[in-house]
Amino acid sequence: MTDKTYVLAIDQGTTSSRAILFNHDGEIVAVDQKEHAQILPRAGWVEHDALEIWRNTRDVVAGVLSAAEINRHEIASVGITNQRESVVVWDRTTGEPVHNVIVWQDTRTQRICDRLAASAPGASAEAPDYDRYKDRVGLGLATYFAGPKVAWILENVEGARERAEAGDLLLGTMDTWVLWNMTGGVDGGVHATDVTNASRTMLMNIDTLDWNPEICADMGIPVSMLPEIKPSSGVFGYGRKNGLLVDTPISGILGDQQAATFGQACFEVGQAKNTYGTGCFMLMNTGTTPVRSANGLLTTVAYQIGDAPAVYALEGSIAVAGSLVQWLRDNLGLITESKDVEELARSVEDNGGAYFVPAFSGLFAPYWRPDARGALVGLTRYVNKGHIARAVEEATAFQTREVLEAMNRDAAASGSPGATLTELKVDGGMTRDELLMQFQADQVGVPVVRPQVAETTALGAAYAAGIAVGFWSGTQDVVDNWAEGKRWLPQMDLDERERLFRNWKKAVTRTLDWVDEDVVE
Ligand SMILES: Nc1ncnc2c1ncn2[C@@H]1O[C@H](COP(=O)(O)OP(=O)(O)O)[C@@H](O)[C@H]1O
Ligand SMILES: O=P(O)(O)OC[C@H](O)CO
Repeated sequence: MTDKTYVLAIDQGTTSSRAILFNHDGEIVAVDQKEHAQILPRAGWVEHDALEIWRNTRDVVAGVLSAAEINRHEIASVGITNQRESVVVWDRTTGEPVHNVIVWQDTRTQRICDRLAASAPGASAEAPDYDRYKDRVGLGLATYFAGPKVAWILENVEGARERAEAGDLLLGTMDTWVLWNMTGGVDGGVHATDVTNASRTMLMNIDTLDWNPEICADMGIPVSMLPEIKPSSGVFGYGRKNGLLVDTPISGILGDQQAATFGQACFEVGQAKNTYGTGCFMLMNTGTTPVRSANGLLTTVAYQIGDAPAVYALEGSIAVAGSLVQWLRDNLGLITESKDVEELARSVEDNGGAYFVPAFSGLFAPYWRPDARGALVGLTRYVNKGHIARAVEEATAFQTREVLEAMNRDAAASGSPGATLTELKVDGGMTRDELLMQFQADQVGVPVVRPQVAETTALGAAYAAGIAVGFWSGTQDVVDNWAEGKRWLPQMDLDERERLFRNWKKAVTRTLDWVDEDVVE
């Protein structure tokens, strides 16, 4: 135990950066948040300005300290959590990015993935092997992951490959970018990442937790660009001179979905959470051995505390969830705020036969179909905007059910003790939508449980950082502080539940094989 009062979490998310101050009971004391621009240069491309993200991070740290009227002396440590897979490449001597951040949703690397799949041993363009690295890294080749995004930058930004080979460039996921800047940037910034973020690059061996030089070579990525891989909970570095957090330890880093898993206290094998944010991500703790999925899920690192063995998870990643609500708001103008979707959906009894498959970036888990594109099907003259709002909400619940069923199948096959989920812990912005949560319980057929502190992502990063410096004694504190907020029980008639799900599956088939050849470059 230290004499400090708070732990600070920085949550560098897809749409905004937040700083949240927690007390010893894991309660929120103050929050500051700032959105950054979504740069969409062409269909399928999504970028962020890394310098804007760093500016916003500094601003929200200043904002939260000012809101709480405290200074760094009261902060035991800082945890960082982040949108995963999004990656930036920058010059180590100037700190200038050579290109915007390429965001996890961006699909420009499809051709690079196709090329790597076609050149796998024994494969060809006609018989590509998208799983060529799966045994080593736990992931199939997909535009989602960071490695191919770095390959794209090195292949497309003039002079980048030469500068990378000369050792002048560094790469990092957003945790690494924030950490490097917070710890001094060009003046000795720490270039490191944690095992959870590294497990999303396709470049880290999932068993040894080391970078894999052969895969780096296949993608043309010099190993000199890579950050050091460290445990999630442990000291990474200290706040830079002249910064507001000078000398404050930065002692926790977790990718945001892993942080939510930690904050939801999923420390036992078989425990799982589902986070409903921009996308939707379900992670199930599978213990200290990685479990390979036969059902379209990812094998990923859940967390590693100090020198203890890493704990793994199976993950079902859904690319579009809350962002479909935003699309309804921003692209169709059917609502003015995200929260209005619930009222609009409640204006009708049911979906009126409409199903919305939001395959905006292709379909992620459990399908992994880059050739899919979004579809709104089942339309008749009867369908109105209320039905469309319902179809938007139901899309997230149906996708979650598909992922959960895949997870149960994988867990059962692995002989894991928690083979079938008996309840689903949920969090994230979209869980404020009670209609969705009820429909979710109806679809998965088990209780859906939301904790009192819904900011589990930031909380998880705070816990990882606090445990490393003795502010909390260990994961039991996380378990003790976790408290149930609200529970939804399945109510729907079984036949109706299955009828809806069958229609959803049919709707999914209508989105496949849409893109013959993705337009890139
Ligand atoms: N009351 C609500 N009903 C439905 N969706 C909501 C509601 N509030 C927020 N959302 C959606 O949740 C997402 C924001 O959740 P959040 O957890 O902050 O996401 P992220 O961390 O991905 O930025 C947005 O996409 C938004 O559209
Ligand atoms: O920023 P979020 O909450 O949408 O999370 C993004 C995920 O980490 C992408 O894998």
